[in-house]
Amino acid sequence: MNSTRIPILWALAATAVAAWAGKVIIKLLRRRNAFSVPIVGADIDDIKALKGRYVREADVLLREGYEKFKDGIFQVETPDGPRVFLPRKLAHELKPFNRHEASGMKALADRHIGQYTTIDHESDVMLGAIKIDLNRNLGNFVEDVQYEVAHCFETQFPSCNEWTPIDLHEKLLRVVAQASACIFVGYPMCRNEEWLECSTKFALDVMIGGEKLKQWHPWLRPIAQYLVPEMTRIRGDHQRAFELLLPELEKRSTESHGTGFKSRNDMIEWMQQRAKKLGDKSFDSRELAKLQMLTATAAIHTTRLAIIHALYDLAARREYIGPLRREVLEVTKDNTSILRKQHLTQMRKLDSFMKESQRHNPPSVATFQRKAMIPINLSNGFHIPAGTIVQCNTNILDEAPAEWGDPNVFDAFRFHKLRSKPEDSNKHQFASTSYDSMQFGFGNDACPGRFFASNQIKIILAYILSHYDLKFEDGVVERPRNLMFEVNVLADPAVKVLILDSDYEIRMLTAIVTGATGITGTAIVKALVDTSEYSEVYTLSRSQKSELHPKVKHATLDLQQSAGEMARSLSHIPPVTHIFFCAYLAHPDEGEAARINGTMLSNSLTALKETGKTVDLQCLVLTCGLKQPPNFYYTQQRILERAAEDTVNTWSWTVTYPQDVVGFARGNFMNLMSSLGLYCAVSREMEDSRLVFPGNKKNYLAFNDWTSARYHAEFCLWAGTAQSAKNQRFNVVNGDVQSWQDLWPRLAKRYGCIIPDKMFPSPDGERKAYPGYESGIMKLHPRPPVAEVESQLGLKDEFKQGILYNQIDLTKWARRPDVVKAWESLRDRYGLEQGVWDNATWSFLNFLLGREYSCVASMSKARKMGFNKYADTWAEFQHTLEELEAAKMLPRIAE
Ligand code: HEM
Repeated sequence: MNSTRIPILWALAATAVAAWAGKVIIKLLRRRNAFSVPIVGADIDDIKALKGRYVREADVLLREGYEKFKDGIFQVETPDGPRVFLPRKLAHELKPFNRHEASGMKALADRHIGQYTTIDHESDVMLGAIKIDLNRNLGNFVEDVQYEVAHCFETQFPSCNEWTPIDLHEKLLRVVAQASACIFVGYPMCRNEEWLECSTKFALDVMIGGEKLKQWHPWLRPIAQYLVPEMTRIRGDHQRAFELLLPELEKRSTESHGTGFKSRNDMIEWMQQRAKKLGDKSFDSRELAKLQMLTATAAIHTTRLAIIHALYDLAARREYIGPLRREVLEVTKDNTSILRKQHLTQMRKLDSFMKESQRHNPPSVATFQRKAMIPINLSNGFHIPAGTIVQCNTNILDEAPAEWGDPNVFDAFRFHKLRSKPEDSNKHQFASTSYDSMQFGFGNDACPGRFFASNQIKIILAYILSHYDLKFEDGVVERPRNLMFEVNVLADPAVKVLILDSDYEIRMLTAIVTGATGITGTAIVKALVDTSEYSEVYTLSRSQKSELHPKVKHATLDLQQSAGEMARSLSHIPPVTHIFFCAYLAHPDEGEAARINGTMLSNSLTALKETGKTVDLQCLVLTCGLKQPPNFYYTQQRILERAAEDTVNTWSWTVTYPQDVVGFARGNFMNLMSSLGLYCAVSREMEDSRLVFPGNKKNYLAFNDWTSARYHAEFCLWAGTAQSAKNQRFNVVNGDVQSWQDLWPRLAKRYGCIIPDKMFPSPDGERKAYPGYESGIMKLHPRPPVAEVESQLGLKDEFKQGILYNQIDLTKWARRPDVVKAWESLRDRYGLEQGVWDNATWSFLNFLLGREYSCVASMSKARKMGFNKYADTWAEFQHTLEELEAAKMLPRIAE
């Protein structure tokens, strides 16, 4: 036998024996560590597979554990041995223990073998600097951070004139690192490339190095640490951090002895001062460098990840971009877009969005972990020996309180809504921790950097929202699934997000259209779909049209249900910027029509509001239906004889109407009745502040009775987007425009409201205000239609003013040949005097304007001429008003 073979064989044999012995020891160790609680996946014998599952899908395993054992304790096989998971409720029992009895930091250090990766370093200097100094100074840094963020985007991001893929992971690492460094080490260190690299790589070296070293048996780790490149780099990182920091510290030291010394008020200074205060003799420049590395490790990657998750959620639900962007612009509008500390608290929707994003994508599914430093006995008899790490199963969404609504859906403004109760206005914030919100941990050792993180994230997201549009690369249709590494939740880095420079314009309007299958609704949906400003249109109706445009999403909704029933059908619809209410029911009894329609409107507004659809509402457009009763009602009911009979004396059968008007209801007041009902209902909603419009300036209401579907739709679009709608608190665009078209030329003159050139002077004498649409404008009399009942309704002063926009220039219109012809035909056929119609319309207008009206004469004249119904209508009209006045219950009848 060759003599060299003998040692090889011996070596092989020795290795085999060592491997066997290792296995036995590991088994013994595992047995020693095993706990007398059930094991999740105990039915699977393959321990290796179980450990693999823990690494790749701890979330699924913990969910299984929850479903199987609910409030019980269970354990999971992990590559580090069995781990005990407590139900969330036991967090209450661990909460009172202080950090020397149950330590979160020690648990984290153990997990990343901190004795080697250097993170097993609990420092009162660092904790004090974060918990006390950083948090105390948070408000002072908003502008500095914002400035640094802007600098970073300007220098690190490409110009994106077209959709450009961005590596969010890489870019945001830089942004967060630089923005944090401006508080941790101040300027100019925060822009020092080497410092930034060192402070960001250190955390990765710790994590990756720790994992690699864990592959080695604990006994071999003291030696193996020199074989793992990241472990070598960790030592290098510390040295480099120290070298980079030294000149800065020396500069500061020199300055502090000179005249005109100015405090830097940053983490370096706070740590130095704390060390002095605590009399910490071991604190020197090396220790400071180490603590800076540790702080950066705790801060940067966690914050970056939260932003990436939020951006993934935003790219997956782009309908939220508009609302959030508008909020940013709204809070900063008086301040040339510069964020101040109060703005961060004012951005409640953004805060809510961040919290909801974090609820679905927490940093870890077990955020409350503690290493027992002393033996601890739990109330259920479970004994935690000293040295054991326990953690809570903190991400079971179903455990959310009932008032949070459906816990499994992504409801971006869930917390915004919850905060709308005055008593809860300071609760449910991104940085709040509670038993129901443990994403930042729980108790005394909950993340002390969360307030800082909240500010950083808001500033960065606000910057992105006001400068970019974003979306996923083609083919990614929904939010990408997160990746798991053990209990840590990671955003999939393979997914590309594309960004596009936004021109600061508020784009992407979204709309809900009720009654979308009706004539008006269909026309409006079509017009919205064709308008590039609108990105999504949600149609609500009892039935669905067969062909839908990709922009259109349908929800089956019966508007005659109660608000509560409707709310259930609305859950999947996001908040919208516009609501076009086009669902009306005709009824031969006008009072009934007013009540039904008022109730439908009121109930659906309540449902929309209570499900959060109105939190971003810019505009509510009420379109008062087409032909209302009685003839339209009968036509709809296919009682055509009755319809014919009812309309025999009206214009509809006799006059060729201009444009595509196909009929005309008997009395001009018919739609007015509905309008009034709706007006009252909405006024009440506004009065009760139940209908929330943002910014308090965009309350807007348009009534229109235009009887042509096409123009109706165009009008409504105009009403929703007109500049006037953006500036006015309350507009009335009324109303029976058809009758305006049918007015006599002299009415326009007599009314004296058309002074376009004076109102909107332009060099060529043409009106410029709203080309193509209305061309007359007048300020309403301070007594609008509901003047008579306004006190009973409790109408607020700001809603008493209004502007009446006319879609047509009456004078021009009256001169049109088709109108003149229509009038002549009517006059010849019925021998009508101009005065009858004139006075009738005049009285309507007078009423609208709240002026004294003297319609009696014209009523009697009308009656004399056989227009009895007309007078009845008037009586009914007054009667209904009285009812409205008395009832005040108008919108609630159906409930
Ligand atoms: C979105 C960003 C952040 C997330 C998600 C996050 C999350 C957490 C979590 C879950 C804990 C454990 C708490 C517990 O066990 O009760 C923690 C602890 C900690 N975090 Fe954060 N953190 C973030 C940002 C920061 C920042 C910016 C800093 C520093 C400025 C920081 C410093 C710390 C420290 C020092 C601890 C240990 C506290 C202790 O044991 O007393 N964190 N963090």
